[in-house]
Amino acid sequence: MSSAETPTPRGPVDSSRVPRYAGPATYARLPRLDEVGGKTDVAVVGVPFDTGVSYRPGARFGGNAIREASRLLRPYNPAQDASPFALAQVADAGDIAANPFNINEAVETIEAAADDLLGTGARMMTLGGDHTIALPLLRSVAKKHGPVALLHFDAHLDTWDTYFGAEYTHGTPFRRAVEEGILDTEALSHVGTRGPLYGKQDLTDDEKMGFGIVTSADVYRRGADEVADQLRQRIGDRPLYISIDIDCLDPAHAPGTGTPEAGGMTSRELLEILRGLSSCNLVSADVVEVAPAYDHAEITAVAASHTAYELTTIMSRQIAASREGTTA
Ligand SMILES: N=C(N)NCCCC(=O)O
Ligand SMILES: [Zn+2]
Ligand SMILES: [Zn+2]
Repeated sequence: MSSAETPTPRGPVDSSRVPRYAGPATYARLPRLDEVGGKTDVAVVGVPFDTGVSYRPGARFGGNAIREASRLLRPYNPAQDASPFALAQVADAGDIAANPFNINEAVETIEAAADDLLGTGARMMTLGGDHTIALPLLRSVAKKHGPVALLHFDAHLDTWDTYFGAEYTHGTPFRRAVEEGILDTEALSHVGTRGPLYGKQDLTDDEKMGFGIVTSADVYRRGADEVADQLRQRIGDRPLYISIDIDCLDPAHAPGTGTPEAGGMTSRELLEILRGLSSCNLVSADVVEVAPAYDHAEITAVAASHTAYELTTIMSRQIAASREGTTA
């Protein structure tokens, strides 16, 4: 579609007319999907599901906490020199209703809902929920794009096998994804990894699956720019999925999460790495594991809302560039 035929995206509620704190929260005060005719370039969608957690529960409330904390986001992103909600239509698609008492059924429901959204041509910016939800999201993305590159920000590997016999949990999505052949094993990276493991074998298994690791300490020592350069080279122009467990951040920057680990990245480091990936072909992304019951002063939810903002900006830039036939 040429730019002349592209309708002007409907943006957020104008905060010079309606105070930011008024009205029900959508992500960044964007229109709901039904307010833009059921079709959007980027769909922000909540998945209030946390039956897959191994420690503190509560991430089922993460999506709405992120929406509340996103009221203060403004329309121009200077760090990426872009107005994400003007370059492309971004809308809040509401929540996927998943069965909290049956993980297998929930995983199927999430995959089917993602199929529907991606089938409309939208990219997904998903707000979790616990990390279990990354598996059905990746399945759906891979149906559309084939095996995708994965950039996984997390304190944890999430490539463990089972918990209490359960295959679908927040500690296992990426092992399942590798087993299912839905990831491009030439381009898999964890970023922000740290903390105690069950044994050294965890790392051996993870490496065999094809993952490279940039630890939290590596980010501190080498700096965000160098890390982003390295990741960009590994990813190239492959279709990319970014999954961000908010516990990649230090508990000082993200206390509101279920399995906190000391010694994490700062929110500045995370945002800077993402900005360094603005030219990547980001097909969809998630931000998961925000558990507001353990949060204070919306520290975690604000960090997550800004994280989703950078991800949305990358997608909007891509969409606008491909519409114009240029590169982002
Ligand atoms: N995905 C998150 N947040 N945590 C996974 C931790 C699993 C474990 O403690 O074995
Ligand atoms: Zn984690
Ligand atoms: Zn995780």
